[in-house]
Amino acid sequence: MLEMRQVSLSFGASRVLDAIDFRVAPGERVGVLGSSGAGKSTLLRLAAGLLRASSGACINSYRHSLLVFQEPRLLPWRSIQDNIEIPLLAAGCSREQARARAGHWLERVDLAGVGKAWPGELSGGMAQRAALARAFAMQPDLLLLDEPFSALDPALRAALSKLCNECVKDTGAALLCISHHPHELVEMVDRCVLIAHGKLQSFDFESAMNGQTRAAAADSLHQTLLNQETIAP
Ligand SMILES: Nc1ncnc2c1ncn2[C@@H]1O[C@H](COP(=O)(O)OP(=O)(O)OP(=O)(O)O)[C@@H](O)[C@H]1O
Repeated sequence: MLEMRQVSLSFGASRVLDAIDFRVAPGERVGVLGSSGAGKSTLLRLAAGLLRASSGACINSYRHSLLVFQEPRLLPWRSIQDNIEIPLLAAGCSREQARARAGHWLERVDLAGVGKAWPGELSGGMAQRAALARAFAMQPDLLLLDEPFSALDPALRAALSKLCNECVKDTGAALLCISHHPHELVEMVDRCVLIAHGKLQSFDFESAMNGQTRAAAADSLHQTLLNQETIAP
Protein backbone atom coordinates (compact mmCIF):
# COMPACT_ATOMS: atom_id res chain seq x y z
CA MET A 1 0.00 0.00 0.00
CA LEU A 2 1.11 3.54 -0.78
CA GLU A 3 -0.49 6.00 1.57
CA MET A 4 -0.07 9.77 1.85
CA ARG A 5 -1.70 11.42 4.83
CA GLN A 6 -2.03 15.20 4.89
CA VAL A 7 1.15 15.48 2.84
CA SER A 8 2.44 18.92 1.93
CA LEU A 9 5.56 19.57 -0.11
CA SER A 10 7.11 22.95 -0.81
CA PHE A 11 10.11 24.05 -2.82
CA GLY A 12 11.21 27.21 -1.02
CA ALA A 13 8.15 29.41 -0.69
CA SER A 14 6.26 27.53 -3.39
CA ARG A 15 3.80 24.92 -2.06
CA VAL A 16 3.37 22.23 -4.73
CA LEU A 17 1.31 19.72 -2.71
CA ASP A 18 -1.02 21.01 -0.04
CA ALA A 19 -2.24 18.61 2.68
CA ILE A 20 -3.16 15.81 0.27
CA ASP A 21 -4.58 12.41 1.22
CA PHE A 22 -3.88 9.73 -1.35
CA ARG A 23 -3.66 5.92 -1.56
CA VAL A 24 -2.72 3.31 -4.11
CA ALA A 25 -3.82 -0.19 -3.03
CA PRO A 26 -2.11 -3.38 -4.27
CA GLY A 27 -3.01 -4.11 -7.88
CA GLU A 28 -4.82 -0.79 -8.30
CA ARG A 29 -4.09 1.31 -11.41
CA VAL A 30 -4.28 5.05 -10.90
CA GLY A 31 -3.74 7.87 -13.41
CA VAL A 32 -2.41 11.33 -12.58
CA LEU A 33 -3.37 14.33 -14.68
CA GLY A 34 -2.87 18.05 -14.35
CA SER A 35 -1.48 21.04 -16.20
CA SER A 36 2.25 21.57 -16.64
CA GLY A 37 3.91 22.41 -13.32
CA ALA A 38 0.90 21.22 -11.30
CA GLY A 39 3.01 18.74 -9.29
CA LYS A 40 2.51 15.39 -11.03
CA SER A 41 6.20 14.40 -11.11
CA THR A 42 6.58 15.68 -7.57
CA LEU A 43 3.84 13.26 -6.46
CA LEU A 44 5.60 10.36 -8.21
CA ARG A 45 9.02 11.25 -6.80
CA LEU A 46 7.52 11.44 -3.35
CA ALA A 47 5.99 7.97 -3.85
CA ALA A 48 9.36 6.65 -5.07
CA GLY A 49 11.14 8.05 -2.01
CA LEU A 50 13.20 10.52 -4.08
CA LEU A 51 11.61 13.48 -2.28
CA ARG A 52 10.55 13.94 1.33
CA ALA A 53 7.30 15.53 2.41
CA SER A 54 7.63 18.92 4.10
CA SER A 55 4.88 17.75 6.46
CA GLY A 56 2.46 14.85 6.80
CA ALA A 57 3.23 11.17 6.30
CA CYS A 58 4.08 9.31 3.10
CA ILE A 59 4.18 5.57 3.75
CA ASN A 60 5.15 3.23 0.96
CA SER A 61 4.96 -0.39 2.08
CA TYR A 62 5.35 -1.89 -1.39
CA ARG A 63 8.22 -4.36 -1.59
CA HIS A 64 9.63 -2.85 -4.76
CA SER A 65 8.53 0.46 -6.30
CA LEU A 66 10.05 1.28 -9.64
CA LEU A 67 10.04 4.63 -11.45
CA VAL A 68 10.18 4.75 -15.27
CA PHE A 69 11.11 8.15 -16.69
CA GLN A 70 10.16 9.99 -19.86
CA GLU A 71 13.52 9.15 -21.40
CA PRO A 72 14.75 5.50 -21.42
CA ARG A 73 17.97 6.20 -19.44
CA LEU A 74 19.82 3.15 -20.82
CA LEU A 75 23.56 2.82 -20.17
CA PRO A 76 24.96 3.75 -23.62
CA TRP A 77 28.16 1.70 -23.26
CA ARG A 78 26.40 -1.59 -22.41
CA SER A 79 24.30 -3.84 -24.65
CA ILE A 80 20.50 -3.94 -24.29
CA GLN A 81 20.75 -7.38 -22.67
CA ASP A 82 23.33 -6.02 -20.17
CA ASN A 83 21.13 -3.01 -19.44
CA ILE A 84 18.40 -5.37 -18.28
CA GLU A 85 20.69 -7.82 -16.50
CA ILE A 86 22.80 -5.34 -14.51
CA PRO A 87 20.02 -4.22 -12.11
CA LEU A 88 18.97 -7.87 -11.68
CA LEU A 89 22.52 -8.91 -10.75
CA ALA A 90 22.75 -5.93 -8.39
CA ALA A 91 19.50 -7.12 -6.77
CA GLY A 92 21.01 -10.55 -6.08
CA CYS A 93 19.89 -12.66 -9.07
CA SER A 94 22.30 -15.31 -10.32
CA ARG A 95 23.79 -14.83 -13.80
CA GLU A 96 21.49 -17.57 -15.17
CA GLN A 97 18.38 -16.06 -13.58
CA ALA A 98 19.27 -12.60 -14.87
CA ARG A 99 19.86 -13.93 -18.40
CA ALA A 100 16.60 -15.89 -18.42
CA ARG A 101 14.52 -13.02 -17.05
CA ALA A 102 16.07 -10.50 -19.46
CA GLY A 103 15.40 -12.87 -22.37
CA HIS A 104 11.79 -13.35 -21.30
CA TRP A 105 11.06 -9.62 -21.06
CA LEU A 106 12.92 -8.76 -24.27
CA GLU A 107 10.66 -11.22 -26.04
CA ARG A 108 7.58 -9.86 -24.25
CA VAL A 109 8.26 -6.32 -25.54
CA ASP A 110 9.06 -7.58 -29.06
CA LEU A 111 12.78 -6.98 -28.82
CA ALA A 112 13.96 -10.59 -29.04
CA GLY A 113 17.02 -10.51 -31.29
CA VAL A 114 18.26 -7.05 -30.28
CA GLY A 115 19.81 -8.07 -26.96
CA LYS A 116 23.31 -7.61 -28.33
CA ALA A 117 22.58 -4.17 -29.85
CA TRP A 118 23.84 -0.93 -28.30
CA PRO A 119 21.23 1.58 -27.04
CA GLY A 120 22.41 4.08 -29.68
CA GLU A 121 21.37 1.64 -32.41
CA LEU A 122 17.71 1.59 -31.28
CA SER A 123 14.87 3.89 -32.33
CA GLY A 124 13.16 5.95 -29.61
CA GLY A 125 10.27 3.49 -29.41
CA MET A 126 12.59 0.47 -29.18
CA ALA A 127 14.68 2.15 -26.49
CA GLN A 128 11.56 2.87 -24.45
CA ARG A 129 10.45 -0.77 -24.87
CA ALA A 130 13.89 -1.85 -23.58
CA ALA A 131 13.39 0.46 -20.59
CA LEU A 132 10.02 -1.22 -19.95
CA ALA A 133 11.61 -4.68 -20.20
CA ARG A 134 14.27 -3.57 -17.69
CA ALA A 135 11.55 -2.31 -15.35
CA PHE A 136 9.28 -5.38 -15.55
CA ALA A 137 12.24 -7.76 -15.21
CA MET A 138 12.75 -6.32 -11.72
CA GLN A 139 9.25 -7.58 -10.79
CA PRO A 140 8.00 -4.34 -9.22
CA ASP A 141 4.80 -4.47 -7.21
CA LEU A 142 4.34 -0.72 -7.73
CA LEU A 143 5.21 0.76 -11.11
CA LEU A 144 5.51 4.54 -11.30
CA LEU A 145 5.36 5.86 -14.86
CA ASP A 146 6.36 9.48 -15.47
CA GLU A 147 5.01 10.06 -18.99
CA PRO A 148 7.27 7.36 -20.41
CA PHE A 149 5.88 7.55 -23.95
CA SER A 150 5.35 11.28 -24.36
CA ALA A 151 8.38 11.76 -26.64
CA LEU A 152 6.97 9.26 -29.17
CA ASP A 153 4.59 9.86 -32.05
CA PRO A 154 0.86 9.24 -31.34
CA ALA A 155 0.67 5.80 -33.00
CA LEU A 156 3.75 4.50 -31.19
CA ARG A 157 2.58 6.07 -27.94
CA ALA A 158 -0.76 4.25 -28.22
CA ALA A 159 0.97 0.94 -29.06
CA LEU A 160 3.37 1.20 -26.12
CA SER A 161 0.60 2.24 -23.71
CA LYS A 162 -1.29 -0.89 -24.79
CA LEU A 163 1.77 -3.11 -24.37
CA CYS A 164 2.57 -1.62 -20.97
CA ASN A 165 -1.05 -2.05 -19.93
CA GLU A 166 -0.95 -5.76 -20.84
CA CYS A 167 2.31 -6.25 -18.91
CA VAL A 168 0.92 -4.49 -15.85
CA LYS A 169 -2.16 -6.72 -15.96
CA ASP A 170 -0.01 -9.86 -16.43
CA THR A 171 2.16 -9.06 -13.42
CA GLY A 172 -0.62 -7.71 -11.17
CA ALA A 173 1.56 -4.73 -10.22
CA ALA A 174 -0.06 -1.57 -8.90
CA LEU A 175 0.36 1.37 -11.26
CA LEU A 176 0.66 5.11 -10.79
CA CYS A 177 0.89 6.73 -14.19
CA ILE A 178 1.26 10.36 -15.29
CA SER A 179 -0.08 11.32 -18.67
CA HIS A 180 -1.20 14.35 -20.64
CA HIS A 181 -3.48 12.17 -22.75
CA PRO A 182 -6.82 11.33 -21.06
CA HIS A 183 -7.92 9.09 -23.94
CA GLU A 184 -4.89 6.82 -23.50
CA LEU A 185 -4.95 7.00 -19.75
CA VAL A 186 -8.54 5.76 -19.42
CA GLU A 187 -7.49 2.55 -21.15
CA MET A 188 -4.70 1.99 -18.62
CA VAL A 189 -6.14 2.85 -15.22
CA ASP A 190 -9.10 2.18 -12.93
CA ARG A 191 -9.35 5.74 -11.65
CA CYS A 192 -7.66 9.12 -11.94
CA VAL A 193 -6.62 11.99 -9.75
CA LEU A 194 -6.28 15.53 -11.03
CA ILE A 195 -3.74 17.84 -9.42
CA ALA A 196 -4.46 21.56 -9.37
CA HIS A 197 -3.31 24.27 -6.99
CA GLY A 198 -1.69 21.72 -4.69
CA LYS A 199 -4.89 19.71 -4.18
CA LEU A 200 -6.00 16.35 -5.53
CA GLN A 201 -9.39 15.80 -7.05
CA SER A 202 -10.60 12.25 -7.70
CA PHE A 203 -12.14 11.48 -11.02
CA ASP A 204 -14.44 8.50 -11.04
CA PHE A 205 -14.72 6.82 -14.46
CA GLU A 206 -17.83 4.86 -13.62
CA SER A 207 -19.93 7.95 -12.91
CA ALA A 208 -18.28 9.87 -15.78
CA MET A 209 -19.10 7.02 -18.16
CA ASN A 210 -22.73 7.04 -17.07
CA GLY A 211 -23.45 3.95 -19.14
CA GLN A 212 -21.35 5.25 -22.06
CA THR A 213 -17.91 4.25 -23.33
CA ARG A 214 -14.49 4.93 -21.84
CA ALA A 215 -13.88 7.39 -24.67
CA ALA A 216 -16.85 9.42 -23.40
CA ALA A 217 -15.32 9.36 -19.91
CA ALA A 218 -12.04 10.58 -21.43
CA ASP A 219 -13.88 13.47 -23.13
CA SER A 220 -15.32 14.44 -19.79
CA LEU A 221 -11.88 14.17 -18.17
CA HIS A 222 -10.38 16.30 -20.93
CA GLN A 223 -13.04 18.96 -20.36
CA THR A 224 -12.37 18.90 -16.61
CA LEU A 225 -8.69 19.50 -17.32
CA LEU A 226 -9.42 22.40 -19.66
CA ASN A 227 -11.70 23.95 -17.03
CA GLN A 228 -9.00 23.56 -14.38
CA GLU A 229 -6.52 25.45 -16.52
CA THR A 230 -8.89 28.33 -17.07
CA ILE A 231 -10.39 28.58 -13.57
CA ALA A 232 -8.37 30.37 -10.89
CA PRO A 233 -8.08 28.73 -7.42
N1 LIG B 1 13.79 20.24 -7.35
C1 LIG B 1 12.99 21.29 -7.49
N2 LIG B 1 13.36 22.49 -6.98
C2 LIG B 1 12.55 23.58 -7.07
N3 LIG B 1 11.34 23.56 -7.68
C3 LIG B 1 10.93 22.41 -8.21
C4 LIG B 1 11.73 21.20 -8.15
N4 LIG B 1 11.05 20.20 -8.75
C5 LIG B 1 9.90 20.75 -9.19
N5 LIG B 1 9.83 22.05 -8.86
C6 LIG B 1 8.70 22.95 -9.14
O1 LIG B 1 7.53 22.33 -8.62
C7 LIG B 1 6.42 22.54 -9.49
C8 LIG B 1 5.83 21.19 -9.87
O2 LIG B 1 6.78 20.50 -10.69
P1 LIG B 1 6.46 19.08 -11.31
O3 LIG B 1 7.65 18.68 -12.11
O4 LIG B 1 6.00 18.17 -10.25
O5 LIG B 1 5.24 19.44 -12.28
P2 LIG B 1 4.51 18.52 -13.37
O6 LIG B 1 3.05 18.60 -13.10
O7 LIG B 1 5.12 17.17 -13.39
O8 LIG B 1 4.85 19.32 -14.70
P3 LIG B 1 5.10 18.78 -16.23
O9 LIG B 1 3.78 18.24 -16.71
O10 LIG B 1 5.47 20.05 -16.95
O11 LIG B 1 6.20 17.77 -16.19
C9 LIG B 1 6.94 23.35 -10.67
O12 LIG B 1 6.65 24.69 -10.43
C10 LIG B 1 8.43 23.11 -10.63
O13 LIG B 1 9.13 24.21 -11.16
